Amino acid sequence: MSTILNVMNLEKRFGSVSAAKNINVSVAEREIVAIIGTNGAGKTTFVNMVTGWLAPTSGDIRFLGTSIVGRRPREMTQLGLCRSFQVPQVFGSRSALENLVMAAAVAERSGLSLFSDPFTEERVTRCEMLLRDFRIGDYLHRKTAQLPQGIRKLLDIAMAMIAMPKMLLLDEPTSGVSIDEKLELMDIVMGALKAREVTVMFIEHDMEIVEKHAARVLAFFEGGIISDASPQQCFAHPTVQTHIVGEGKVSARLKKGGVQDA
Ligand SMILES: Nc1ncnc2c1ncn2[C@@H]1O[C@H](COP(=O)(O)OP(=O)(O)OP(=O)(O)O)[C@@H](O)[C@H]1O
Repeated sequence: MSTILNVMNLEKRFGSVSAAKNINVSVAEREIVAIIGTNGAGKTTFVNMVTGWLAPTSGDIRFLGTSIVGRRPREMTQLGLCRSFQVPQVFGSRSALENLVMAAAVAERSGLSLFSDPFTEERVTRCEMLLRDFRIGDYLHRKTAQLPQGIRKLLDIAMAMIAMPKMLLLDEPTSGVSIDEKLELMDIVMGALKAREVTVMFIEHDMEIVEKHAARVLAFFEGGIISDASPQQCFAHPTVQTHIVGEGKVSARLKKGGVQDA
């Protein structure tokens, strides 16, 4: 598989705070990579830099071989690199379908001008199909403000997917969702993304979800990556166990994994 994302010597400082330190990551097409770490470890800062929401202090980010440092989020979307947010970015007064149709119109660069109706039959049909793939077909015409958090999260990810990205970064897709619902939510998301052969990086605090869906895990700690390995190897790393997973919370099976420093 060829490389889709290459991050080199990435640094981000906020005054005296070093939010990203010497980050080096290469991701192959269609890889599913989880990002774990304590609060404030630099996970969102990393995602923000890769998706153009934050300028790095130094270093380079290459997407499909082209440097993307300095490009805006909109340009990233056009290149095929999209993201979702911890807090779903949806219009609460609009229905799920209306939100997705407007996202589709923006993604297609036809805009939302006064002179063009975004609700074309073809676009509406395509959006309905995508919403059904994300199992929110029953909520098409409900105002998003009235929808459960899990459904809003699914809608936010569907809105990122309507641009048909090659790579998608998910910032805590299961945050704010109950323990009972988050496993099913992630099964739906990953099923839809894998079917479209999208490369995925997702930030996640639930290690069961990480183990189930990621072949590879990046563990962030104090702005740096301390482990880049399989879930088993990553969870066995002493600093990951102590500070991220929590000693005792790792299953006996996972504890058998080897330790590998990044
Ligand atoms: N805009 C900002 N200005 C100043 N400091 C910031 C800014 N954004 C992030 N930081 C700091 O950078 C560090 C990394 O923050 P970041 O949000 O990336 O962590 P995180 O791993 O995503 O945490 P969480 O799991 O809580 O979302 C923290 O010390 C944070 O306070």
